[in-house]
Amino acid sequence: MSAGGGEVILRTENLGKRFGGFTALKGVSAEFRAGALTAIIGPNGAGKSTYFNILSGAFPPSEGRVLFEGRDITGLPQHRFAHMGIAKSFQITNVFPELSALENVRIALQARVSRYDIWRPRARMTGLVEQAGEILATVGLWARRDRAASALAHGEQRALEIGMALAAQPRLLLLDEPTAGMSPEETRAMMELILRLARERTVILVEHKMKLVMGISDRVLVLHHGELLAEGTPDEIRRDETVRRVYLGQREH
Ligand SMILES: Nc1ncnc2c1ncn2[C@@H]1O[C@H](COP(=O)(O)OP(=O)(O)OP(=O)(O)O)[C@@H](O)[C@H]1O
Repeated sequence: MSAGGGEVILRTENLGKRFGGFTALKGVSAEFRAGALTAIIGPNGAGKSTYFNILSGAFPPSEGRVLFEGRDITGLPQHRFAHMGIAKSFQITNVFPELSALENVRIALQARVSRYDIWRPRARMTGLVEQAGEILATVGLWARRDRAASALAHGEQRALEIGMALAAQPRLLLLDEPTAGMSPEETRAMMELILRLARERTVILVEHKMKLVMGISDRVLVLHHGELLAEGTPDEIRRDETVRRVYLGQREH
């Protein structure tokens, strides 16, 4: 686990989101530290996805601001996020199912460089294959590099999507329910991967299952009814009476 005591890399100020007359998010002010692994948790309908979607630029807030490395990025178009160093998984639509794991990551890398130099010499392309291999090793898919993305197991596909997000060399990696639909073994492998990734970059993840993130996170944010209910270390959150009350009566996660 990283120390989690770095500079503030991302900050939200009084963030709110309304869908028609319904308030999904209200007055959420929070700071995310560089190098830390921060989990956003909360019961069903707490506003986690809404918050995540604003952080990742999927849609703008109704009010408030998002600051990344001190810059106001509120409402910027999503493609600008990757350039600034923010990547999110899972963008499943970016995966080419019939292409191999290696080719998928190579294409993600190419998309990053070709914008600047579409006539890149072949030798440089070889470099991309090497880099793609390194990324696959990082996400635990080196042995599966030649397998078509569609032939990978569910957990492996999600690891591939993370690999593709890493191609942009993000300083901030955003993960939305990374273990959704996974078996216990796949979940364990994904948690280990997230921990490894968090050693080298800032990671923010949204997770429905509270127990899962308590063991790996540096900081935890708890949302409830669209508001920030609590923020702290996993230990502080575990001891927090209000959080306990909110989760009380819910099925154990
Ligand atoms: N596009 C939308 N239009 C209308 N209401 C929405 C929309 N998106 C979300 N909501 C509502 O906003 C509230 C918060 O939803 P959100 O998906 O952010 O919660 P969540 O914490 O991610 O929940 P879950 O754990 O179930 O995914 C919910 O009541 C939801 O019905």
